Amino acid sequence: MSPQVPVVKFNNNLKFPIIGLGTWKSKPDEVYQAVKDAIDIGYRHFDCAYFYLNEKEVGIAINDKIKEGAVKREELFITTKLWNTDHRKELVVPALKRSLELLNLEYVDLYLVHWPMALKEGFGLSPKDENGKTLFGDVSYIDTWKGMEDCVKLGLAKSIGLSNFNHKQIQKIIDIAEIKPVNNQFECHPYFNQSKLIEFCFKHNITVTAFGPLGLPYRPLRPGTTTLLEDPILKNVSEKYKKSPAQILIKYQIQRNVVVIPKSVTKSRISSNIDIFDFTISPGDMELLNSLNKPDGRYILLDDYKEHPDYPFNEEF
Ligand SMILES: NC(=O)C1=CN([C@@H]2O[C@H](COP(=O)(O)OP(=O)(O)OC[C@H]3O[C@@H](n4cnc5c(N)ncnc54)[C@H](OP(=O)(O)O)[C@@H]3O)[C@@H](O)[C@H]2O)C=CC1
Ligand SMILES: O=C1CO[C@H](CO)[C@@H](O)[C@@H]1O
Repeated sequence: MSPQVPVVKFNNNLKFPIIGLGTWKSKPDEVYQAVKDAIDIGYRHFDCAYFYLNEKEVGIAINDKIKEGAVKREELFITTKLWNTDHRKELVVPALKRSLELLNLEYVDLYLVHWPMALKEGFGLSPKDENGKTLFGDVSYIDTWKGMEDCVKLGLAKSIGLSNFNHKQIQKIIDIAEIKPVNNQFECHPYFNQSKLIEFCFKHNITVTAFGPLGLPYRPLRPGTTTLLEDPILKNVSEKYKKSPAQILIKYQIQRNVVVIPKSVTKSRISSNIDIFDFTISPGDMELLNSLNKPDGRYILLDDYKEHPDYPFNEEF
């Protein structure tokens, strides 16, 4: 039976299922089956991006399931993201239309600015000079936000938000927004628990989505470290609740009222990752998980962008 997934409410009253399926690194042939399996299992929220180069296959899977009568469009919550080379205000609506065409949908539920940093337009997704240096753009994210607002006005996005913005950048958007951001998506797991940024977002009525909630286990390991999934303290908590380490990490976010988007293309994991509504982590064990936080716990650092004037990670949060 499909689990009943709780929802988080946006400041515009849209309901956001608290768990969704991530799709970064899901190969096009794998993601088609993964999305169909996820819908059968009970997922209603899918996290996509133009940058992931698999929106087309996600869209085919969604539309096949709708045609089959397994689910209705209005029961689904689809997020996608504006890539950094499309930050100029005039490019935002066309970029969303391109994603919608790939997804074969009339609207998305949430459209996010993927990063605050613009890249030079017209030279592919990762523009570089002849020495391999990333080519930055000079569009301010304030201008980009005006294009995002146009997406809502045209009915192409039900809501709009941010990703990888620090608190000062969020504040700048809040200060000029006609349509306020409803969400900020950023890296978040017990090794980098982001408590200050979460507190800031909640104070401003902005929901939070945790990416990399399993600690991005595919990343190259730093010498002398293990993956978060293999952390001995997490393993103890997992044994105590008779739930897998991944299930503990997902429930940890949900208990903080943080939306969580674990990625998997493995049916058994897609299923177990949402089988988390039959237990509660005690306040003491939530604290224990919080205590795993490390100053260098962030893994998605985007080294190539460090000299960009809008690089978000020079601020504490
Ligand atoms: N806004 C942004 O800038 C970013 C957004 N994201 C979004 O967040 C999503 C999630 O983050 P992501 O980087 O994928 O990392 P995750 O922390 O979700 O880890 C995904 C990895 O964990 C494996 N996995 C899944 N379930 C389990 C399990 N139960 N036990 C053990 N291993 C498991 C997956 O393998 P397998 O698939 O083989 O099962 C995959 O290799 C992305 O897919 C994307 O949608 C991610 C990065 C940046
Ligand atoms: O979602 C994402 C996946 O990873 C990329 C890094 O290579 C990021 O740019 C992006 O945020």
